[in-house]
Amino acid sequence: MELILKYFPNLTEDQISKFTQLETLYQDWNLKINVVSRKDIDELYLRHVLHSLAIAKVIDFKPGTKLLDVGTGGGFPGIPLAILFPECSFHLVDSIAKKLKVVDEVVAGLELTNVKTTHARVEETKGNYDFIISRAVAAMPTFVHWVKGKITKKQNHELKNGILYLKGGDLTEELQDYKTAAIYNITEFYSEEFFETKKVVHLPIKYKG
Ligand SMILES: C[S@@+](CC[C@H](N)C(=O)[O-])C[C@H]1O[C@@H](n2cnc3c(N)ncnc32)[C@H](O)[C@@H]1O
Repeated sequence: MELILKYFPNLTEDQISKFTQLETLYQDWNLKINVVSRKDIDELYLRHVLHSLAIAKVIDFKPGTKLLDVGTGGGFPGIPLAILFPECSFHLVDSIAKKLKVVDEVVAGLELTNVKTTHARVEETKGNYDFIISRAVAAMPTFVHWVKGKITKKQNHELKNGILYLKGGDLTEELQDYKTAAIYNITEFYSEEFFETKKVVHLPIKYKG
């Protein structure tokens, strides 16, 4: 929890309580349904919570913002961001039911009223969102194909609605068709070695490609 407060020092008591409870909830559920690897559960705050929250260092979502987390798995990046932005709404989608079972239990345990989940392939869902968030689901061209019809055309002020994707490694080739993509090294925000190769890609809706 200290790790989260190091980078997000202005959390409310309620947010601190939810981030604290998160660890116990995941540890308990992970014993029953393995959604997070053993190593990752031991470093939940670093590898999952803080990593997910890097998106918040790129965009400070305004109240009322609608977000879709594609391929949320055990709830990342959606759950940590839903705690940080209680006035935004989050739709978490995954094609594997047992992972969403854990997410549903965590959402209920934390009383996160701003989160809903759907068990489906994202291509089969309908809806419009200001931002699509994701980590480790598909290469960018496939991902864009899946979600571009779901991003609301109305620009959210200066925030540049679009995709916010947590990615690692060299993205030059993968992003060559997306000239408007902004790539942020997470080491700009956090000093932990774990983030050395990790990035947030912001692809606004008005991209070419
Ligand atoms: C490597 S896991 C990442 C999970 C989570 N985002 C994280 O970073 O911890 C990829 C997830 O994407 C889901 N997924 C892959 N393709 C999908 C699709 N077309 N629609 C919905 N979920 C999908 C898988 O079921 C899996 O849970």
